[in-house]
Amino acid sequence: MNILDKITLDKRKEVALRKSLIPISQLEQSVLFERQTVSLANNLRNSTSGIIAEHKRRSPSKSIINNNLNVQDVAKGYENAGVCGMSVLTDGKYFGGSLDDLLTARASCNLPLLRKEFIIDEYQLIEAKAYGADVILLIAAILTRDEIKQFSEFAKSLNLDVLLEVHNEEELNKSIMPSLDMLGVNNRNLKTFDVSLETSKTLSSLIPNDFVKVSESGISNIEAIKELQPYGYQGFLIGENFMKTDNPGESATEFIKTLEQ
Ligand SMILES: O=P(O)(O)OC[C@@H](O)[C@@H](O)c1c[nH]c2ccccc12
Repeated sequence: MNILDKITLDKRKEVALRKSLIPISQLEQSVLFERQTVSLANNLRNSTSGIIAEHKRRSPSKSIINNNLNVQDVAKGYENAGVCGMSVLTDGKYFGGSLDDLLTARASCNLPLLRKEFIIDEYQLIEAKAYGADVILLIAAILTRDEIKQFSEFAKSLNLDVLLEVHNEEELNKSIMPSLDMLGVNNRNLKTFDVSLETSKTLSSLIPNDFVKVSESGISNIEAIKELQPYGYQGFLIGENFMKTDNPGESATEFIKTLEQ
């Protein structure tokens, strides 16, 4: 079994448990359910840098990235840096994140927040909304076309933006549909952890122009962004490069300053 299969299997158990503990009706009572969401896709369209900065404590590929930060500081730092949005890992077992991290980020900044999660059930979209997300991630590698359609349409009904993540042509072909806002190409193969920016370059021409193109993972310098921009990418999802430093907000500030020079 590859790591993605393992994560998904655990996620199904976790979601079943959560569902039995907290009914949807209770989630819907969150004041955040009434909050006006902010569109990450719009922010990216109107930005020259297009940075989406991630909060990530650890990952199965890198183990610990940074355990000494608090979400408040990271969120405020990213906002001050002028990023277009923040991604918050909410998976606990493999990434050391939580829904509480999302809630704390929500309380600390006004950026559009992406719930970075392995979504396999509509219930998780209601959670995302209740904990202050503006955007959800759908990973094509773990979903059927019917599920992508069902989840993305449901997300839109909650006023959430949808970022659909692919890693190859087959995943891309099965996923294209009008209920998506952003198409993300993950440069990291989630089954093997191999990283290559070539993945973004190869797939770019196959993504219709009505979607905002986002390149994800393994972006560690300005050169990578300059390399990807000519391929039509307007969004760049960066985690480790900022999170491995003592002050991710400051790192993002420097990064964006240099990028926009
Ligand atoms: O830390 P990096 O290499 O900059 O990557 C960030 C982000 O792209 C990565 O965390 C990610 C992309 N897709 C995912 C799906 C699940 C978990 C994590 C991810």
